[in-house]
Formats: sequence, C-alpha cells, structure tokens
Amino acid sequence: MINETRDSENDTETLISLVESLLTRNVAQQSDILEALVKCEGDVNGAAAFLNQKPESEPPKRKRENKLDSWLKPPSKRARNKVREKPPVSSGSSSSTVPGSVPSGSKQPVDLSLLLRQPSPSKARKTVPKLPPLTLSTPALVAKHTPCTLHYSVLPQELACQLFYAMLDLSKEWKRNKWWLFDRVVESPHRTSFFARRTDGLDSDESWQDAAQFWYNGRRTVPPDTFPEPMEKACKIIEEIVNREISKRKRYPLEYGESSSTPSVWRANVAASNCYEGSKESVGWHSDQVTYLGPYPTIASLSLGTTRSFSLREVIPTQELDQRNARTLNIPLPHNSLTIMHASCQETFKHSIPPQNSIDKFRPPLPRPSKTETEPSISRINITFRFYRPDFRPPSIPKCHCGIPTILRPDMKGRVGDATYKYWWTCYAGAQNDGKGCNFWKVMDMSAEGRGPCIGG
Ligand SMILES: O=C(O)CCC(=O)C(=O)O
Ligand SMILES: [Fe+2]
Repeated sequence: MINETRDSENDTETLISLVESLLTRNVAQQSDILEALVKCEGDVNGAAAFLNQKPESEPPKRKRENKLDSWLKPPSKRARNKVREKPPVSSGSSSSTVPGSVPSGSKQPVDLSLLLRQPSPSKARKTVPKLPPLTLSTPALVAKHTPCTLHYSVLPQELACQLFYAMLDLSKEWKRNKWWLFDRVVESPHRTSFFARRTDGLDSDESWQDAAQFWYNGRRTVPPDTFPEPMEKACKIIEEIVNREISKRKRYPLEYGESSSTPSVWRANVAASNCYEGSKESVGWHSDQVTYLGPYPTIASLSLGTTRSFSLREVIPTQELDQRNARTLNIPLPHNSLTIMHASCQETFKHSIPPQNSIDKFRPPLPRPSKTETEPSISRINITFRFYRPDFRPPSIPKCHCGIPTILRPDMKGRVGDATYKYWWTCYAGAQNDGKGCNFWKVMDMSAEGRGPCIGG
C-alpha cells in the first residue's frame, strides 16, 4: 500500500528524512547524511547504519561535490525519472497543462542548496545564524512559535484509556506504508491504518463510503474501516475543540466554508492512525498530503500512550534563504493531548516523530475493563482526524499522463509573505508505479475548476 496521507517534496529530501528517522545519534549536517547515502548508493538502512556507528569525533569528509553530482545526475533514462522536475517557482498564470514537456531547466542539475535547505558556500548564506532546536513545553509556547495549538487532557479519562486499548489491539493488524523511492520500495518505520467515518460528518450522505473506496491510488479498493465506537465518541469532542479554536484564529480565503462570518463547521470524516512501538519507531520529515483536504487544511492529531516528541520545522521560502534559517521545534506530546495543525501548517512547515534513545513507560490511568492491574506500555497511538472536502472528492482530481490521479502540492518554497499560496496538481506515479512517473503539472485554479465554497468567496 502506498502512502496517501503524507507528501514528500522530492526524492532526495525524502531519502534524507528516512535516514534521519533511523538515526540513533545526532548528525548535525545534512551533507553528512547525503554523503553516507552516496557511499551506500541510496540505501537508506545502510546509510543509517554507517552514520550510527561512525564515531562522533570523526571530521566530516569534504570531497563531496563530484560524488554528489554524479549520484544526483544519473545518466540513464530510468534514473532521469527519479529526480522530480519542479514547476517554476513564481508561476503567476492560471491553469495550464504542459503536455509532454516540463518547465524550462527541467533537465538541469539539481540545485543541491535548495534541495537541502542548508547554507550554500556563498558569503551571504554563511552569515545566516543556525538556530539550535527549541523545546516548546507549554501550549503558550506552541501557539507562539508554530501554526499549531496544543491541548491537554482533551477526552474524559475513561474514554482516552478505552480508545488507547482499542487502537493498540487493532494496531496488531495495521501495515507499514510502502512506496517507491529511486529503484526500491521503502517501508515506513511504524504501522498505520486509515478509517472513514460512516457519513461525511455533516448528514447521512450515503455517497461518502462510496467515495472512500477510491482513496488508495484513485482505484477502487476495499472500503476502509469505519470509526470504531470510542473513536466516534472522541471525534465529536475533538470537533468541538477544533471549531472553538478555529473561531479564535485568522481564517484564510481558500479555507473551506460559506463565509468568515458563519459559524465554523470543521468536521472530521476520515482518520489516519499510527502506532509507534518503542523508541525507535518514527515518522520522517513530511507535510501531510492536501489532495483531498484542499488548501489550508486543519488537522487534529490525538496522542495516546507514551509521550513522544513531535518535531516541526519551517520550510524557508527560497527568496528568504539568505536571510533566515529554519529551527527545529520539539513538542512533547503526552497521553490524551491534542495537537491542532491549523491552516497554513502543511504549506509552511514539515513535521516528524523522530526516533528517541530512550522512552518513558506509560502506565495507563485505568486498567482494561476485565483487568485489575494496568499494563505499562512503550507504544504511542496517534490518530489524525481530517476533513476531506466535498469539493476535492476523487472524481474531481485531475489525472496525469500516466492516467492516474495527480496529487496536490503547495508551493512551499515559492511562497511570498502572507499572499495566498499556490498549489499544483502533479504526477504521483513515481511513488506507486515502479518509481516511474511523468512530468505532468498544472496550477490549481479553484474557480476555473469549480471548487468551493471558500471562506474568501
Ligand atoms: O504521530 C504523529 O503525531 C504524527 C503522524 C503524522 O504526521 C501523520 O500521520 O501524517
Ligand atoms: Fe503528518
């Protein structure tokens, strides 16, 4: 099964994230990770093993340019497909398909400094100070530094425990996501599952379950499971919290809704769930895929079980790279806490659950119904409640030259200040079709495509 809820901006970046997620020690430089990848010919596990055993004091090798270039510019046709060509950064035009061709410069060498978002050798980049990671240990700090809000003890204690036990039991059957990266299939370092609510959350719309069958690959599959009973109960409580929080914050014109003056109607109609068993299970840096969520989505993420650190890092727009650096922000997420990733988070930040060297055993406050003793656990269950917009249902998603539904990507690096972000429909075949894709891209145009209603009309 491929990953339908996460979006990785480009292959090299994904590879680096995957290696990062397997590291058990700090590797300060992304260039060291890339070098290890080159040495191991793109083998993620090999690169991580190499870095994990490398003594910390060993000075980084500096002869990287030739090797990196030859690795990033493989000569074969197959290899050329591996590096995703990117649409122009500042495309101001409305909807445009470029059949059989790609934006100018598409066959040019990959710009490594943009890819890695780390200081380039130029003078200007050297003067941008690097910022150490910052731990955001209170909801006030989270609200100050990120587009998220953090809420503690959101469910009644009994319901939180009931849901934790129910998901822990179900998780034994969950699968690891698999997708194509370069020439190999990679597997997520945690188990995952997808649920669709019985209705779309608004009324008893019966087409909802029907639509849900298309969310893997855009091809009809077995319908996903519906929300188990404690998840349904939790969802109702979470919807109230989310709507209250949305009503307190700035709204964006492309967010779903009748108008900014009508009451908020965020509702969850799907949920993606993850189980991290032990300190080494993780998820690498990514933003969540917005194909069915539409622009400026709000995602509510519930944490159950042992406390894990949730990391956020802004993607600095290209034109600001010589002015500021991103900072890794770490938020400890205890049992029964809710992180709301508000509108603009998927467009401006990446997030991850990094592996840890140690983990606190979680002792649930209540035992299972049939037991008198509680079982300590090193697992964390995460449930992300999401609202798949009616105006982004599967039949409305454009298809690429490979004939499969595209994915929607925000222009993270090309964004300019607070101006409304741009999005592209791009080929997704690279992740699912033996790693081979086409170069389809098309600017998303809400009104030309008949989407809405949006807050901004
Ligand atoms: O486990 C978490 O808190 C994050 C999970 C996540 O980012 C995802 O499922 O997309
Ligand atoms: Fe995510």
